[in-house]
Amino acid sequence: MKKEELDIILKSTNDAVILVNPIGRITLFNAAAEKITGFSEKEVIGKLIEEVITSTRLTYVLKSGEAELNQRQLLGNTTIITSRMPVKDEEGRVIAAVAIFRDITEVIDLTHQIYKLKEMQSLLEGIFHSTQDAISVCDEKGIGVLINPAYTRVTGFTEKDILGKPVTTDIAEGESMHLQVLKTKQPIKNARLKIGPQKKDVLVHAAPIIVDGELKGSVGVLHDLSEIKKLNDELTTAKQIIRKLEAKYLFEDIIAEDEGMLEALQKAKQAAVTPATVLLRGESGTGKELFAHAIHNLSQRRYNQFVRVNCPAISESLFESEVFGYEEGAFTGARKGGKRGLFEEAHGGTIFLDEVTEIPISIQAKLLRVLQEKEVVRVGSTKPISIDVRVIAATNIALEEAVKRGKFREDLYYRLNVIPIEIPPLRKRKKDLYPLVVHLINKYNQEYGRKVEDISSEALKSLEEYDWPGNIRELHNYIGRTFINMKYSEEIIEEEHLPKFIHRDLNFLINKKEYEVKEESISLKEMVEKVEKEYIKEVLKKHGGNRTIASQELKVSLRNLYYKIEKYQID
Ligand SMILES: Nc1ncnc2c1ncn2[C@@H]1O[C@H](COP(=O)(O)OP(=O)(O)OP(=O)(O)O)[C@@H](O)[C@H]1O
Repeated sequence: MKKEELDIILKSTNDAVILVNPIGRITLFNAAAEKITGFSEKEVIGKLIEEVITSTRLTYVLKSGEAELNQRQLLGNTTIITSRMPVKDEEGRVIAAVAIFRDITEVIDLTHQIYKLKEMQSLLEGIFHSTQDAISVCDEKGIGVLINPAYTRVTGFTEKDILGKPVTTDIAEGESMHLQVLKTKQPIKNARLKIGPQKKDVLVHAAPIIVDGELKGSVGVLHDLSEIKKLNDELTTAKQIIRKLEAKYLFEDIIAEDEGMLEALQKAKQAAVTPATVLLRGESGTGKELFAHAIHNLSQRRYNQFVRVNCPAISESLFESEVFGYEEGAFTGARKGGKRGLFEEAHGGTIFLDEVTEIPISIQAKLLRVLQEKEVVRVGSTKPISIDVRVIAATNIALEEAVKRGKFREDLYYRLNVIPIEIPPLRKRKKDLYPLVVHLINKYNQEYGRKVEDISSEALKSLEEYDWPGNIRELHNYIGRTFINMKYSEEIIEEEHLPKFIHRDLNFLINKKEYEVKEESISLKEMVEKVEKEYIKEVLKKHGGNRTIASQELKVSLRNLYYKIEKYQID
């Protein structure tokens, strides 16, 4: 090797090289040695090696003639890895020694960086392979270099079809976004293309890959529009189902043959298409909620919310904040950010105020204001919020009576009584009894997998003789209990299957062992509460859980009954 060639190697290598003559004077000191030691070549040439590097063992190599390879050593603050070798003449005499070393921290740094890069590569590969978005990458010449499994799923093209081929290969209709990106070096968003043999509709984002300012290629992400459409359709269906769950009945679901009932239906249908407030009047279980659903579902508001407010179920202290909402910090325990009230929830739709007479008198003025001004003011706020809500109210007691007793504001009564619809009780529409029984037979057949076909005329006559204070709801429960009395093979409801109309009595309590006087003492209050709980449970059971009828039978206010149910934790 010529001296010039050797010089070039020594200058350009990252390894430090120091050469000493037989007496230990430095004869060669390359650029890398300058960098690691901090000395310049000029300063050290001709000097003894010990004067420059105190800890060197190069003089020992000169003496021993033996090499020391890959030794770790501290040079100032730098850890180096060094090899020292003797240079011998043909007769084996040591004529020089050379030390070759490098900064080990650089090696560690490099290893660490390689590790980090590998980690990043695995992470990116993981994302690339698992994402549902189709990704394709091309080089700077517009040749495909990378696709992921989602790309194959969406387009139908495999690596064989794409890699090494021009990026236009996959396009059925439209221009290649990759080529545009390569031309302009600018990203593109939301371009529509048709891809693959099936001309799949896709949405494309593409961006240039630039490394150290140099264009290296383009990466494209494709979203399958048919999938987005499918998800959208599913969402719409789900919304429709939810709406149906909220207001599931239509006028077609209301069974009616009786003239009074048909008249009520006609009036409700006419009212449905207007924005007017409707007041549904009728005893408990006559179908007021059914009417409210049907009115909502025939109105222009049918695609918006139907919100039922079960007025007696909301305690007086919570009523205002539940119905009108509240601002953050309105009271202790108020939710952060406040809360929308039920009126706001119903915006654009219908609010159904069930058992409207149970609205606490203290709240009625505020409700009146909401109905008049069409705006709500949340608790703890002064800012009115406009609302567009159709109101349907229902009552099972004569509102006029409640007004007379001072329980209901007269002005609110007039506000609600715009279109009153009277739903007759079942005892006054016996004509409906048979079609209702047939409807319920079909319903229970489906629910219990039975094959009951009809009711005998004698059995029907018995039902007609009864007054049905709980109306259709009571009939509903009654037919359910009738089914239990029938053998699986029996197809006609006969008189013998009909359950006794329950008498209110206390036998069920007296027979219970629990009420016997026992050894341990129990206070009268505790015993009275026990009996009270049992009796309430029994009456509720009798009326299929209907609290309104149960409260009438128990002769307590509905609100009081709600309180006791809560107190005794009755399901
Ligand atoms: N005409 C009808 N046709 C079919 N089912 C009916 C009819 N009327 C009522 N029902 C059924 O009877 C039950 C009670 O009806 P709904 O809850 O609408 O009565 P309500 O008058 O609102 O009672 P409450 O005043 O106790 O709230 C429901 O299961 C309903 O589906």
